[in-house]
Amino acid sequence: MNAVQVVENLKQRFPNEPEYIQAVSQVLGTIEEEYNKHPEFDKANLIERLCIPDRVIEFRVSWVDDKGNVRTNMGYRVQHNNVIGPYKGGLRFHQSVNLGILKFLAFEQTFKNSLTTLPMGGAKGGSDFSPRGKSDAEVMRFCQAFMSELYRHIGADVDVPAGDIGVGGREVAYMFGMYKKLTHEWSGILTGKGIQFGGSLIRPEATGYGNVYFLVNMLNTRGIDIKGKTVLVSGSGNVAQYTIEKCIELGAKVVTCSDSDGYIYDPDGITREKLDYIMELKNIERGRIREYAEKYNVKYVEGAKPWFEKADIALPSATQNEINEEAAKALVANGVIAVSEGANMPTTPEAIKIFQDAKILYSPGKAANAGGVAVSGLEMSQNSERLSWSREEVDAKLHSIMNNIHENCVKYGTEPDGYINYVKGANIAGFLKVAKAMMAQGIV
Ligand SMILES: NC(=O)C1=CN([C@@H]2O[C@H](COP(=O)(O)OP(=O)(O)OC[C@H]3O[C@@H](n4cnc5c(N)ncnc54)[C@H](O)[C@@H]3O)[C@@H](O)[C@H]2O)C=CC1
Ligand SMILES: O=C(O)CCC(=O)C(=O)O
Repeated sequence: MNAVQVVENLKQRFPNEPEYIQAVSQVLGTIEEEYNKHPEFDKANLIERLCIPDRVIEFRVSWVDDKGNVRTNMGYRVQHNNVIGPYKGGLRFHQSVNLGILKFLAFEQTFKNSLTTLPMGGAKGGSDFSPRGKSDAEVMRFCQAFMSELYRHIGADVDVPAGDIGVGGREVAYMFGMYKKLTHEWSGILTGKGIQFGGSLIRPEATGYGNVYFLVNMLNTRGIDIKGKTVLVSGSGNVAQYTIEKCIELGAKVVTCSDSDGYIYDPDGITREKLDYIMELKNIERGRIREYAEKYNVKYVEGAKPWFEKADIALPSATQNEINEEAAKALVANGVIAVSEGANMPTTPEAIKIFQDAKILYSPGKAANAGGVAVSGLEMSQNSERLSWSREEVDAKLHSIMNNIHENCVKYGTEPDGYINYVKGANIAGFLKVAKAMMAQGIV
């Protein structure tokens, strides 16, 4: 396999999907050497079969807004690869959603899910519908309309969606209700469900907590304690909130968080009480982060990202490509020691190179944020056995999965000078399991 050639070929076949090409290119660049140790892979053209999704489902979603206008959005499900288990991955509702973005997310999900050690394939879906500014009734009607098409393509042993940007407990519940109505059966076809109807304890917390567990593992490799460290977080949604919660619990000081309008900088750190306010503001009032700055009289920077503030650790938890080369240079110049990705692909390739050249601890999302989908996998297990596990039980399993992913990154990513290349480690470990399963299952 020649990674550059494969990527060039994909670029020509899918010219308008830059994020997909970026994600593929990042993985192929790091697995090329390992892949070429297995001539049987090339003979089976494994790489093209692994990069191109098994199936893409695209549909129109029609719904009625509160004023009686009939609206349309696009709906998608990218079923990327199911060799190691049913398709699994979130749904994103955001105006920026397009096929290329979902293809990148589904591709990444395949490797991430493989790393969790649980039997889950990779998928992603969503819509260019944005819940922002919509009433609960509009969100409900949209979710019902979306599910009225998606339900034919999913199933507890087929494809199990969950949340992502713009899809939280409210949206999952509306979609679940509609699935039940359409099929006349209760089935664990979504994860991130409410605790009263088959959801798992710790699923809301899992991505943020998991990222901090992974970060602590990385810091341990250099004998550094998270306690007392200053942390930059971006985003203020699900992942950001529970990242902040775990950082506070472990004695770190989080000084920023953000939304798509701007960021706040709180030099005293976000306390438990202030985090409760953020949760209320974002999850219930559905307000803007600017209101935090007004309430606590701290700095708010409109239209900017937090990466130019001084800190020890950065935990991007908003969206893709939110740390560019300039931001990475500023982070390194300000003495950052670790960057761990809560979001999917938040760091551009140029920025990754800057972190790696500076030899700072840097972990890609497919390793660091795998805790969310891992606990989704545990939710599926609990649904199958008709049981619910305690908070402590799920948290202990999450912790152990994150430790295991870290160990695998060290195993496959340690370079001759001792530097751990977590990108390489995660990609090779995730890839090998999927590749071996594909080889075993023949050309299908
Ligand atoms: N929810 C989960 O379990 C998992 C989420 N992720 C990733 O974590 C990231 C955040 O997801 P969630 O917290 O679930 O979503 P969310 O919808 O709860 O929060 C998203 C946050 O990012 C901000 N944001 C979104 N688009 C932005 C943009 N273009 N510029 C600046 N800020 C923007 C929003 O204002 C919000 O604060 C995404 O990259 C998602 O793919 C990864 C693994 C699991
Ligand atoms: O919990 C899940 O199935 C999906 C999580 C997700 O979308 C992700 O890991 O990016």
